[in-house]
Amino acid sequence: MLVESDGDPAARVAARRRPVHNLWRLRRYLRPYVAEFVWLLIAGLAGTAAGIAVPLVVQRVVDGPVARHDPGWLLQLGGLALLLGVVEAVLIFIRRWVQSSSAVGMEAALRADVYAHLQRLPASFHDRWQSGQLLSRITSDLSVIRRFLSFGVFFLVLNLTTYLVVVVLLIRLHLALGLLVAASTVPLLLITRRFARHYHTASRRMQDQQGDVATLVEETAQGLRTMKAYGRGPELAARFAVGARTLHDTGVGKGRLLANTAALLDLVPNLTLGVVLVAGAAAAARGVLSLGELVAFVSLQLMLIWPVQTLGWIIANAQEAATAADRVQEVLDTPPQIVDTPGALALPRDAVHGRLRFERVAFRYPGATAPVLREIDLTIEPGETLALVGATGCGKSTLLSLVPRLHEVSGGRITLDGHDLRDLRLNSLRRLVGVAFEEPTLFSMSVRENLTLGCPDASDEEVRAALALAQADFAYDLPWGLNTRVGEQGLSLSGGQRQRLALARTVLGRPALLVLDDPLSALDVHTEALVEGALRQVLRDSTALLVVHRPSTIALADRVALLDGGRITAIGRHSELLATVPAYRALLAAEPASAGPPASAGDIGPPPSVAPTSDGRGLVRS
Ligand SMILES: Nc1ncnc2c1ncn2[C@@H]1O[C@H](COP(=O)(O)OP(=O)(O)OP(=O)(O)O)[C@@H](O)[C@H]1O
Repeated sequence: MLVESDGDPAARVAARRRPVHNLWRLRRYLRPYVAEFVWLLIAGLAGTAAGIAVPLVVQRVVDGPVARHDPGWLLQLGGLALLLGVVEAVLIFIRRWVQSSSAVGMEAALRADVYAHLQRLPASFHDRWQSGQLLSRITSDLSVIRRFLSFGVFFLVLNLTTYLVVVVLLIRLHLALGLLVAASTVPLLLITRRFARHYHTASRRMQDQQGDVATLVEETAQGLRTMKAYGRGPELAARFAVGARTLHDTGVGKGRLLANTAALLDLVPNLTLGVVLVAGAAAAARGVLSLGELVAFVSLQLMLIWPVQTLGWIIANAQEAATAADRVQEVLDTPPQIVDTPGALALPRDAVHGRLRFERVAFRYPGATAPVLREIDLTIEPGETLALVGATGCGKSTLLSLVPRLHEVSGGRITLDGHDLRDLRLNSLRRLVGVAFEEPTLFSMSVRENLTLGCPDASDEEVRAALALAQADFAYDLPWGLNTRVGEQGLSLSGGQRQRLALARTVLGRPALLVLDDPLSALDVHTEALVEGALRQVLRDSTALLVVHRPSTIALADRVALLDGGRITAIGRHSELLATVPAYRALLAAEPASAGPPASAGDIGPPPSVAPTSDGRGLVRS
């Protein structure tokens, strides 16, 4: 069942599902370490056995050499007790040494899988999920799971075994007192059951709130400039304080729950110990129990205090791990919807002509009531450049995102040279399509790595050509040239520089199809003219779909399509639309640069005489 939680509390309620089952599902990450785990357990159990043997040796010492005032065996028994102590210490050391490496290995493998899965999930998933929630799942939740799978499970097995063995030994030493100790398990079970129930709810709440705080921090870090510019620091600080306070309160509540339970778990064995001491002393006085047996009984019983005390911690750890597993599985269980179909094709670049066709394409965002795009019929011929214009929010970027299949069409189909895009391999399609988004994202890596993101094998010459084409030669003048590491989102560069680098990245490898979202928006007039000239060259070789806002950029296009109300309402040459489509004229008139209509595209072609055609090639008016 697909359950999604995007940080919205209502969604989280739905997402609370089968935490223990989800934890169990992670057992495969333990598989490579099974042998190690078995050895660990053997070392742990042997260490515990050595520990348990000490009181039994002491019993022999008290009832033998001490009771009989005969030091004959004292040295041997004392030496044996000492040896057992040393063996126990060595085994504990070996266990801890082995434990740390396997634990980290498991966490790393799980983290790699979650990360890889996040990469496969579609844009719509990332639209809905808060990044802080994902961040907390891949960091703190995985650490919690690691702690449990490595330490929690181990101590659970070790402590339960110790408890059972010691109780059996106690019953064998003295039936009535032993049964009394065994009976004290009942209140322990009741206490732990109640604790587990309450702690589970608190853990889930706290882990979700950690995600909320991570989201707040991430948003603040990303929007630092805007926030400072608007003087919104205090408001955001107050919002953060509320989130942090809520997290703090949940943490305190959780801590108190654990403290109360730990106190009760302490009380039960200590009360039992008191009763045993009194009843045992009376039994020893009556001669029913030897002094050595009483000492051994009490020493063994003392060995139960640690496993019982740690029970609260282990259950808390198990609950946290179970909720963490639940949260991680929410991500892992989300199927990547945009995947290769069986038998998907890989088209070689040279075999692609670049005829892009939208056939009655419709698109609706998941969860939205109305479609953003409907009945889009559009054909872009090989080598042609089509500009998409429309009012803000009408769906231009959405339409572009359908080409590299960042979103999947909800109806109709898009074809490239007659192949439905869904029949092409995703990596092949994405190599054929060069995309530049409105917001040029650069990653925290070198300029070269940023440039070759989609084309890792690009040669220095190809990189140089792409940079020249995008008028981005400034990259060579950066302090370490192309090896200069640009900050997160390229913050150390200007908007125009980032846009030009993003453009160079897009044209690198000469993609068959170019999909550009307002490629000249962040450029000054001088650079715009240079980039426009360069773009004109690139566009000559590729089929291109451009979103443009400014009439000056429309000059790059052979034809223009007007998107209105989710439909293509007019398509044709700029001059034709300008002369015949009032909505187009009005739209351009609203643009700041509309005073001077472009010379090239605007002045070409006759007035509207082109009749509408079914394939969208002619002039279509609504
Ligand atoms: N991830 C999303 N989930 C849900 N709705 C979205 C999402 N992205 C965009 N929308 C909605 O889809 C509509 C079209 O958005 P889109 O970004 O495609 O418009 P646009 O024409 O490119 O706008 P602009 O010119 O301002 O860039 C808008 O109403 C927007 O609110």
